[in-house]
Amino acid sequence: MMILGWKKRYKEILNEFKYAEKEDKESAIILNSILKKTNVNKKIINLIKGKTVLVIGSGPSLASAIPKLKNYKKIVKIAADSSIKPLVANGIIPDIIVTDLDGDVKTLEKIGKTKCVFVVHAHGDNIEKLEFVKKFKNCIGTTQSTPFDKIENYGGFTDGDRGVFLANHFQAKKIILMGMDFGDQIGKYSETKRSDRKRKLMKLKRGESLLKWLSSFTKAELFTTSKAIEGFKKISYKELDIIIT
Ligand SMILES: Nc1ncnc2c1ncn2[C@@H]1O[C@H](COP(=O)(O)OP(=O)(O)OP(=O)(O)O)[C@@H](O)[C@H]1O
Ligand SMILES: Nc1nc2c(c(=O)[nH]1)N=C(CO)CN2
Ligand SMILES: [Mg+2]
Repeated sequence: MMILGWKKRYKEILNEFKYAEKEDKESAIILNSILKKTNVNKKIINLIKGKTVLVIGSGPSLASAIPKLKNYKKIVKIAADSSIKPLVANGIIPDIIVTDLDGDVKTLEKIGKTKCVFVVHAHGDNIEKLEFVKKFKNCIGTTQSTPFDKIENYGGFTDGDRGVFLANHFQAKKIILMGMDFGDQIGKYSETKRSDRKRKLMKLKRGESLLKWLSSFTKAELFTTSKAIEGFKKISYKELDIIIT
């Protein structure tokens, strides 16, 4: 089942970025054919339902978030794509990774067979990367088009905001953003080529607006330690310590 109102937003994304829905669908069909039937959904429910979860992105505040994250060993961490390289390098293994497979391949390979759950997004521009999911022990697939068979659509666009939509879908009690500084500065850990910067900023804008939309209907309490974002309560790291303990 798709989140109410997603179709309209997806059409806007197709128009803005000139993506072809047909290609998104083709990609999802390929991912579906590679994935095995699993009980990974149950694992995600156990990790998220009724819990406080952190969603970690690659914005500028990721650098200051890393020392804090080292202390939060038991809190569920949902990490977006390119944030996993600095996280893993600092000994922080996320519980869930949301990726369209354009992050650091070596890091993905390193933790592919751990208990980490991979939520892999198939879209028209990553078809040639989908084979990589064979390296993951725990993996589910998503699409931004219509879900079917093993392929889900929880809503969201960029890896980071899809992490928040995932946490909403699986009924997290509290969702706290770290390194999610939507705005006009691309974080240094984000693997964005110079030539892709303009498009990346457009993607971040779209991600931010989707999170504002989510804040209008989610039952989860929303917080951010990153740059202020409408609908999320801005908290300091000190306040985060209190919320988490
Ligand atoms: N200022 C920021 N710079 C970079 N990433 C940010 C920023 N603020 C939030 N994020 C989140 O961090 C996530 C991870 O960054 P990453 O560069 O891996 O993006 P991505 O979604 O994989 O983008 P794409 O696949 O289009 O290149 C983004 O999806 C985004 O939601
Ligand atoms: N077709 C298509 N869809 C996407 C793309 C992309 O590059 N192409 N990038 C995304 C996250 O950054 C999410 N969705
Ligand atoms: Mg990505």
